[in-house]
Amino acid sequence: MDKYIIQGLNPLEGEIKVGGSKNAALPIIAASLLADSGVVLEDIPRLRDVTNLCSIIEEMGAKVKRDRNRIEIDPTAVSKTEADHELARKLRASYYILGVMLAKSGHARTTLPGGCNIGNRPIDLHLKGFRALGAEVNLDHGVVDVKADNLTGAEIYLDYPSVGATINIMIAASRAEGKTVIENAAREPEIVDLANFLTVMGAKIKGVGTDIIKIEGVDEMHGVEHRIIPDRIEAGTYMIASAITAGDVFVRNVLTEHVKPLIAKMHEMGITVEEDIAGVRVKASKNLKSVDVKTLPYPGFPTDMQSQMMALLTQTDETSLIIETVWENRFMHVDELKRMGADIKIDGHSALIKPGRLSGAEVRATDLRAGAALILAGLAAEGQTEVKDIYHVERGYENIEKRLRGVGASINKVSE
Ligand SMILES: CC(=O)N[C@H]1[C@@H](OP(=O)(O)OP(=O)(O)OC[C@H]2O[C@@H](n3ccc(=O)[nH]c3=O)[C@H](O)[C@@H]2O)O[C@H](CO)[C@@H](O)[C@@H]1O
Ligand SMILES: C=C(OP(=O)(O)O)C(=O)O
Repeated sequence: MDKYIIQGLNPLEGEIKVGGSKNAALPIIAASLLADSGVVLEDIPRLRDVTNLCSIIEEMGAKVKRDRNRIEIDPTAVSKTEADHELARKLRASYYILGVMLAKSGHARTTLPGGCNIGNRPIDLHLKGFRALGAEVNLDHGVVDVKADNLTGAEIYLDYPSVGATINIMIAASRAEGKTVIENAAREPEIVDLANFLTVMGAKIKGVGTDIIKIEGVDEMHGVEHRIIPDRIEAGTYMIASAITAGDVFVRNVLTEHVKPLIAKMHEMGITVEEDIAGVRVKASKNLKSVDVKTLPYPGFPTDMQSQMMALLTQTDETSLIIETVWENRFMHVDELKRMGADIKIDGHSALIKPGRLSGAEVRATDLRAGAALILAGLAAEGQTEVKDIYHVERGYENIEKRLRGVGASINKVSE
């Protein structure tokens, strides 16, 4: 088992380049199966989730060629409509196979997906969408089976703007007969990137980025080349790495529009954030003001930045409050941060963070962003921090230790 060893208190300086977005790359890789010829994807991050999804589609018959951050997918020989259950359990995004294969072949089957253990993660809204499009849906002993002779456009209202449900329904509807309207749709940038990709392939989609998406089904989709958008959560994590060490780091390859909620909070905290066409420069002193944060669907403050923000809020002048509204079990990093000396109290969906010095300790990444928060805390702690169970971190960050070392952090990956 690998772990990270971090020696804290080095102010970070220099430049870090952010890679392509995990949560945009995954649905786009899955949706490539809809093309009638080859697809080329650039800026695909080299992550465990990507490797597992590629293995799933290869096992279904796709030919996949990976060369660094480029992937070529030839979906013409895809014959299976079922995703390998062992692999599908390793990531959340395996459930996009449902929408894709339902649209392509009228049948799809997979086990309930994996992903971070951050709360109850039902897929009822995905299934409601498939049913509305005319599919027969069976969920039995954790295995989902969806089938339809024909998919027909429908009006679908989502009770919550779910990212995954919006994506799955948008993909299925892109090949349905007639028009589909998704109301209360999620507005995340990753959904916009997927819609742009599908549109170049031949889909007819309007309204992405708003809460009403309209899709006119088409019969054919062709192979295209597409570059994945930069990862806004990876960018935010490195922005916090600079701030938490009172550093001065230029984070390159950031669409600043996508990190506005974090930039706004950083301004409130007294951190200097200079926005540039190529990225953001984050420069901080040791005197940070406390702030309150509430996670919300985009364009609100992202839940995927909550744990990293909590690490930063341990280093302010007064008590801060975080309210987590998206996932009911996303405070698992709190006990680990406490091992490092943090003073945090949880009350239901709220966490009260009192400022104080952090000191190095042995901690465990309980999920992907929890792991990122512990690395950040380690950078600000006195002494040595060991972060274990880093396979969670590797689901979402490509070479995080190398990137942080490049700006002066003392962090090494070692095998236990
Ligand atoms: C692979 C990927 O892109 N993962 C992201 C995606 O997860 P994911 O797509 O799973 O998250 P959703 O937006 O679907 O979930 C948000 C909320 O909706 C609820 N819900 C969801 C679906 C459903 O059918 N029924 C239901 O009740 C969930 O329990 C949760 O409370 O968006 C989350 C919210 O920004 C992020 O934290 C994840 O990093
Ligand atoms: C929760 C996350 O991922 P997943 O939905 O893949 O578990 C995340 O990226 O923070």
